[in-house]
Amino acid sequence: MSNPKIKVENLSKVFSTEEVDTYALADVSLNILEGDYVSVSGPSGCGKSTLLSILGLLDTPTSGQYWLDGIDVSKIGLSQSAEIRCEKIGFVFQQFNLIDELSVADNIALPLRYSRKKYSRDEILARVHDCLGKVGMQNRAGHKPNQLSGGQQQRIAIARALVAQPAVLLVDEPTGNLDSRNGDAIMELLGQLNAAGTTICMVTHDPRYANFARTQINLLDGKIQLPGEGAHGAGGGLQGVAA
Ligand SMILES: Nc1ncnc2c1ncn2[C@@H]1O[C@H](COP(=O)(O)OP(=O)(O)OP(=O)(O)O)[C@@H](O)[C@H]1O
Repeated sequence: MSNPKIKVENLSKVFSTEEVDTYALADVSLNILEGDYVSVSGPSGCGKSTLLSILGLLDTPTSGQYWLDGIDVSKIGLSQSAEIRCEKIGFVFQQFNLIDELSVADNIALPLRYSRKKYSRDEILARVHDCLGKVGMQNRAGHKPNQLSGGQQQRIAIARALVAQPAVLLVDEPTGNLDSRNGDAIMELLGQLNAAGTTICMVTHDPRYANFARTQINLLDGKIQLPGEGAHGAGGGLQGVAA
């Protein structure tokens, strides 16, 4: 582990209405180093999805700074952020979001076909094959997603997230649609991918799965809880009445 793949400083996100400002994130600073595996946990509403959306360039912070793979992405425009997102971020969601009309191989190839970089047919085939191998699904390339189990579909979604060789894999409740046996298998797979060098940041509400990560972050009321801090130690009261 060496370079920060993700570095955020004093990140805040405020959702404002006429009546109230909600601090979904308040002064969050963190580094995710190359090769790290970070879990983000905490109670419902603590800011986990907001943090992952900002890290994934799907949303922008209200204030603070964010460097993704060394690039200052705090103040970039929408089109540049879409480009950087495609190149640097692999997403895995609770829903597998596969396209039923396409084969497994074509689903995995999608990020390469939509990339601004031009990939040759041979390179796409090689990368798809490599990613199928990484998730143990080499013998399913020609299947359609609806011919696969939920656990297998999540493996394909992970392969698709890896195919553009992103700087970071952002994973949101990857076991949410799976029974515990398949959920455990997906967690094993993420552990193997990390051992092979993939940098992972995963949101999970399940403490058992948070334990798979090397670094565990707990959020409470939009703030990172330091080790030993109790429910009252992280400075609650984050809902302020707008002026
Ligand atoms: N678009 C929005 N407008 C207003 N408030 C929002 C919006 N999105 C999130 N919030 C608020 O920000 C806070 C953090 O929400 P977030 O969805 O990040 O929490 P979470 O930890 O992911 O919750 P869960 O585990 O239930 O998914 C919550 O208080 C939520 O109500």
